[in-house]
Amino acid sequence: MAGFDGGHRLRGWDSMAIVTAHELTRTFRTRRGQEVTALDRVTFSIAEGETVGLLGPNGAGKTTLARILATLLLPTRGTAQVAGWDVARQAKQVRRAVGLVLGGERGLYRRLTARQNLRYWAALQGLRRKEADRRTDEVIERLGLVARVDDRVETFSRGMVQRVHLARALVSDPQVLIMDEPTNGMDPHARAGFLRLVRELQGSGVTILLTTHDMLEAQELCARVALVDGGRIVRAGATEELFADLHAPRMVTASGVPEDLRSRLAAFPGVSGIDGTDGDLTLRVVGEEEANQVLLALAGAGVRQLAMAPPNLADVYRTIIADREFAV
Ligand SMILES: Nc1ncnc2c1ncn2[C@@H]1O[C@H](COP(=O)(O)OP(=O)(O)OP(=O)(O)O)[C@@H](O)[C@H]1O
Repeated sequence: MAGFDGGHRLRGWDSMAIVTAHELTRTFRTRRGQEVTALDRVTFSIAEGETVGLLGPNGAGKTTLARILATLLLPTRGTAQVAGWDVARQAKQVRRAVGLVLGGERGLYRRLTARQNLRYWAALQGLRRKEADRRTDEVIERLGLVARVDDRVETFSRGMVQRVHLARALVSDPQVLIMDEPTNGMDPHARAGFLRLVRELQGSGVTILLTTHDMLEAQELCARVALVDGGRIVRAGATEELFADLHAPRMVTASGVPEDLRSRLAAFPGVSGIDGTDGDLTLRVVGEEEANQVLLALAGAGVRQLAMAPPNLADVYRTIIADREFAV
């Protein structure tokens, strides 16, 4: 199993890990000469084929970590490897293994067409002309860019720009995709389309590290998340584990519940609250199995209008990351 710990020791190391970081630290010196620790002894590993979400407030260190893994930035201390290559000493090999997807305008030439951007990138990645053309055509097709591929990127909507970003990352057929807020600023349709593409990629076995502020997106795509704050991983694990550890409830809603069943349900394991009147109930239930038992009891009593909402990663986030809305 790949694993994270609170920050210092390497835990759960195994040969299946495709991304590893050990005590990874990055400091910056500001113009005023102050030292800022953007990443502070971060240790983790990601197993091949996994999608891991990196969550945390502004300035937590997510982009710094993404940039180090993509070799755009050197660590100050500590080490990281991608596909067995060291990000500091074997940057060239790491670059071949990694595709970086940024949000917004960063990293694309707006005056060039999508195809020109992709070919240029393929050449930078060291692909031969024929191979570059073949891969470019392949990703254009795969990402639904055919109709606009010879238009300049500056004429594209945000959603299209993000597709070009993804296409660019995929041209070299990377083992690991690092996505830094890839859906930032996209409208709901563009976002849904983009996430569909990411899910297809997951099906093809690529490993993904995703930074995002969108908890629904993280919940939808990532079986495992790491919460970062002040340059440290403050909590990490499978989302289901976090829900269980933090007693995050599932919400079961039901209509037409007989009164006697309501009082019986109140005593069910995991049931932490029941709201509603006249048989229209909302039950908070902690634990997947416990919620299933509640559903079974309701269905067994002939209740047909039933629904269950999973726990919410946003609640987990708010529990772990302190509110600093008014912090200066
Ligand atoms: N080039 C730099 N020079 C000085 N400080 C920097 C530099 N890059 C990042 N930092 C600082 O490092 C810290 C971490 O920044 P980083 O961009 O990694 O955070 P983030 O989690 O990606 O934030 P956001 O969610 O806003 O993108 C911040 O305090 C930031 O100001």
